[in-house]
Amino acid sequence: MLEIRNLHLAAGEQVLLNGVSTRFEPGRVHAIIGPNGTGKSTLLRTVFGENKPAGGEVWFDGINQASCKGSTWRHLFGYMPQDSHIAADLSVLEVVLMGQMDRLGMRVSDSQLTQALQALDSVGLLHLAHRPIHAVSGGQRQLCLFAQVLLRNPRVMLLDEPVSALDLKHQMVLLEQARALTRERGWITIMVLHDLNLTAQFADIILALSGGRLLACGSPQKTLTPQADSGPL
Ligand SMILES: Nc1ncnc2c1ncn2[C@@H]1O[C@H](COP(=O)(O)OP(=O)(O)OP(=O)(O)O)[C@@H](O)[C@H]1O
Repeated sequence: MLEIRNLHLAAGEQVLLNGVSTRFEPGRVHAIIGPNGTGKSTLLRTVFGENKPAGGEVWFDGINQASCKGSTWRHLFGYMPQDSHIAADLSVLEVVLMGQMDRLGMRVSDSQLTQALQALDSVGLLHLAHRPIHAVSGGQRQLCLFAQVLLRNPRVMLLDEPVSALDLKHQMVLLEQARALTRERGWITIMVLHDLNLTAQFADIILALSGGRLLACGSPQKTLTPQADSGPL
């Protein structure tokens, strides 16, 4: 179980997170929704440990983030940021293997290589494994970063707008795979989505953020009401 308690974060005068508390359950897909600039990415980064909260706590299975070594904490996660810089001279396969950077020795083992190729195959990119990352499309790069997250076999998957560059077919491929692995392996998945139809289809729990506050949290039936549709979401 991942739990955030009364998280506060500010940048100068601007309040980014304002007393956010909730629990994230294993085996469930949680979607964070809300308008632009409302703190969704900030929340993911704070859970991952990239932002240090001004107040509040993040716990995973009895471990307090604040008293855990950063590298040990991050080991729990597969984090796919909204924008990520990738060194242009790496191949698609090397980018996927970078997901194992903290676990790779001097040499990539046969089993690591096999798993990386399987992860690429599962997102339909095996045929591009040896192509330089700068020579694939934006959508293919997004799928490659998702494969990188899968290779980590994380306890918690944090996906920030993971389908923003994908066509409809690949949106479904990625989200179906994320949901299946979350269920099968008991991962905790937290993703930021803007499309409310996809959110209703794939999320078990929806968290609606506005102005750094958690406005609503619950099943799609409970949170995606006509009132919410016309409100600040
Ligand atoms: N490092 C920072 N310093 C100052 N302000 C920041 C910083 N990072 C984010 N912000 C501000 O915090 C607010 C929340 O940003 P955040 O990226 O979390 O929003 P979001 O809900 O993910 O938005 P979007 O849907 O556009 O991706 C925004 O107003 C943004 O300008």
